[in-house]
Amino acid sequence: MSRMPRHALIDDFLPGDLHGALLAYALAGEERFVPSLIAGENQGGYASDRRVAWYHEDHLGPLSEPFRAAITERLDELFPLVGMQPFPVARYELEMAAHRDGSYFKPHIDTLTQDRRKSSATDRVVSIVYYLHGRPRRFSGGNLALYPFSREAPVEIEPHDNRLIAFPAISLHEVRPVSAPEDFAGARFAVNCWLHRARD
Ligand SMILES: O=C(O)CCC(=O)C(=O)O
Ligand SMILES: [Fe+2]
Repeated sequence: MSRMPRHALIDDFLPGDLHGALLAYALAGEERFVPSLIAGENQGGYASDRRVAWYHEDHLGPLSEPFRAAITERLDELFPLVGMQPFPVARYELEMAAHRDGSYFKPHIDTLTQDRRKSSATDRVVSIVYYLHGRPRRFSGGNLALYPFSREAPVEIEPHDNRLIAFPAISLHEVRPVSAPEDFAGARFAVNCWLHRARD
């Protein structure tokens, strides 16, 4: 039996218009991207030993609704692929992230734990990442490594434009270091979407 966490990998996930609108939104927002924090660590300061990345301070802005709708439409397909019993999604937590030259995110899980869990009424259960970048791709590295529940090598997923990956939020994963040109437009962009489940 495979010890790999179940995951979904869907290429060409969004239609061209929504994909284009998301990329344009990311590119136009260069000034709005702020360094990511790992809450609850280092007294809420920058945890650059664990993560270097940026996220858009307005998240997905006006594109939240269409993106959420595109995910909702495919939930019946996504739940079995990640090995989960379907549940009513209590919250779609959305983030637009940019990984630039020198960015990475060391192995971690997305599940809210300890104080972060206490301060949230719902749990992050499924992690979804949707990749986008200008073509041709100008960064290298930045694979998502998804670790098995054993000491075997992780699966490496390339962050191809318009590709979606989904996996249980509890599974260990990592963003490999990114090499990218200096200009923002060459960055590795991704929409993070966490499906939350209400607690009993
Ligand atoms: O960009 C990715 O491939 C994953 C990002 C990630 O793991 C996170 O933001 O928690
Ligand atoms: Fe993550």
